[in-house]
Amino acid sequence: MNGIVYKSTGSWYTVKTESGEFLECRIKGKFRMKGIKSTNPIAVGDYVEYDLDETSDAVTGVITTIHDRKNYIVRKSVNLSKQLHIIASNIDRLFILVTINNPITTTSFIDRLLVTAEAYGIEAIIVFNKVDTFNEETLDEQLFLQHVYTEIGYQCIRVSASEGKGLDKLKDLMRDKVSMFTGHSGVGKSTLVNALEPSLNLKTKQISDQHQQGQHTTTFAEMFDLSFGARIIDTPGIRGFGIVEMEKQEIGGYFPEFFALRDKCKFNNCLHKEEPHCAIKEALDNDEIFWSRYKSYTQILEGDEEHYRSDIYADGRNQEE
Ligand SMILES: Nc1nc2c(ncn2[C@@H]2O[C@H](COP(=O)(O)OP(=O)(O)OP(=O)(O)O)[C@@H](O)[C@H]2O)c(=O)[nH]1
Ligand SMILES: [Zn+2]
Repeated sequence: MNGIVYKSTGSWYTVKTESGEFLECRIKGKFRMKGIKSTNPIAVGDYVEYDLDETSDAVTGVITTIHDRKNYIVRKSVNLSKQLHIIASNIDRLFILVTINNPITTTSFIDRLLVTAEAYGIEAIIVFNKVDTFNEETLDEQLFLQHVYTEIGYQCIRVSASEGKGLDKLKDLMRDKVSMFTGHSGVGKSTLVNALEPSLNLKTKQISDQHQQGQHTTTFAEMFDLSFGARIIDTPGIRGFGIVEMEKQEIGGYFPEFFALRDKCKFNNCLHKEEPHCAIKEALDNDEIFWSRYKSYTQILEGDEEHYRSDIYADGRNQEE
């Protein structure tokens, strides 16, 4: 029998069955995923096969097979074994919430998330929130950013979570898909999800400041069905979108507008830095590539690891398992 994993709490997995019921399952024996050294064999979002567990009094199941993942996001395990922890899998869309001020979302932050999404193979969509607060200046800035990212090929939408504006468009983009939301603290993720589904009340805020100090808190990703035919994966306590290890050579491939020009560079291993006859630098000089994007590219290339991690994880370090 087939099902989808909605929640994982260590040794138990909540599986939604084909008949729409939730079944608590365990796994049998040792699962080994080809090519992945991970601390957890099964993650939220996984498509699995299960049997009913006849040996138990309660109605439970045993997961026997996991189907190939379309993608998955990971974070490093805190023990130094270099193992990865899979946060979630089979994600269709990442919605990146952006505010112009209050808080400021930098292009560098947006670009890092976009690159991460590209590396994971997840479609990213930019959601400009708090449009109700704009004045002339912030509106200009928002429209410029929208222009930048639309040119590159990313879908952009404008919403006001608190006033309920733009939600129909967002729902259309989420329908029949598995979505995740990300963005800085305070951009309005909880407000937006609550506006989409008032009854849901996600626990995105469950960790209070006092618990962040030195306490070992474990939180788990969870998938939710929304009433308009969408699914969302919430990752309380995991502030951000996981990490991805990238070789210098592949980073340019995650900037779609660079990728489109890659064959025009003189050297096929061009890093678009000091090399002669570089199509990306020429495009930059001709204003065909945005400077902010090139700047983000060089930051990622130079491996600003600390900055990268603290950016992506924000204040979530103590919340990792
Ligand atoms: N004016 C305005 N305020 C908003 C809007 N969306 C959210 N806010 C406000 O912004 C603040 C932060 O919103 P949250 O939903 O808590 O933000 P969050 O992204 O979930 O923050 P974290 O839980 O810290 O990650 C709250 O005071 C909201 O009321 C909006 O569209 N317009
Ligand atoms: Zn080049």
